[in-house]
Amino acid sequence: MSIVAQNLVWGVKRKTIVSDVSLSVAPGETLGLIGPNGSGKSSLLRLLAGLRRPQSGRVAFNGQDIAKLPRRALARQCAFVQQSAASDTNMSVRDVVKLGRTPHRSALSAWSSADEAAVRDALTRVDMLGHAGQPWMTLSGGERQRVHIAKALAQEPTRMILDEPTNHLDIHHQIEILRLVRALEMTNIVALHDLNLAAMFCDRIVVLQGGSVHASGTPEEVLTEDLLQEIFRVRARVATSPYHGRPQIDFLPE
Ligand SMILES: Nc1ncnc2c1ncn2[C@@H]1O[C@H](COP(=O)(O)OP(=O)(O)OP(=O)(O)O)[C@@H](O)[C@H]1O
Repeated sequence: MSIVAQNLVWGVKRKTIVSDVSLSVAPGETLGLIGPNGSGKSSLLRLLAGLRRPQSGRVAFNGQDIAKLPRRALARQCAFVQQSAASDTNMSVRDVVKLGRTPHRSALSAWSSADEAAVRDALTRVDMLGHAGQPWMTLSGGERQRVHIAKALAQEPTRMILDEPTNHLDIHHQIEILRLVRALEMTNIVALHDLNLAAMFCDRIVVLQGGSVHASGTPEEVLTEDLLQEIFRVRARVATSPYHGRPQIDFLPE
């Protein structure tokens, strides 16, 4: 269930957007990806999920180059939850989540009780079972986000790559979703803007700046006052939380 990226490069025209990025995520680990707006997080996540081919470098799942994996096999191994993904206007919540089962089913196979159980379980985990029959279009932003996470869970992958999954969520659901992601026996890469949540829920953190890895390590190693000043241009104080033992960041007024 490992994810290893070696020397990934991607860009458009003459602009390099992901510049020689290498990282590795051990089985069961949750890696946080942080960095300022435009630092290349979403672009990198798309390469890691196999949705985009790098210009050079490679991504391997358990040592296997994902460029050589058929799309269905890739989808069984890795679910991607993208920022504000859209779904077909006429679909119900249940139908959106059912799409997550596609990589497990052949064109002719009937909808099985295992498929039904996976969809129900996924909706329950994100607290959306009560909305199963509702048209997707009528959901609030946070509810849509949770349904897209349910779709990824219904896919029953061994890896999840999530691009700002807590965007739009109230604080209760932000914490619930990250707790859920962390508790899953999966290998996860999650882009986050909230540094305190990254500190609480990630085993390790990679900091991107200008498309390159600026730092990586445990939250304690990475989230230093100097780094916050240099990369995020904020003055902050970092202490160890007496409640969860992870770094706790206080941002200072100017
Ligand atoms: N297809 C594209 N064509 C041109 N420029 C692009 C393309 N995709 C991304 N970029 C540029 O690459 C840079 C990185 O974008 P990306 O979305 O990966 O950043 P990000 O770190 O996810 O940003 P944010 O935190 O704002 O979501 C940005 O400057 C963006 O404008």
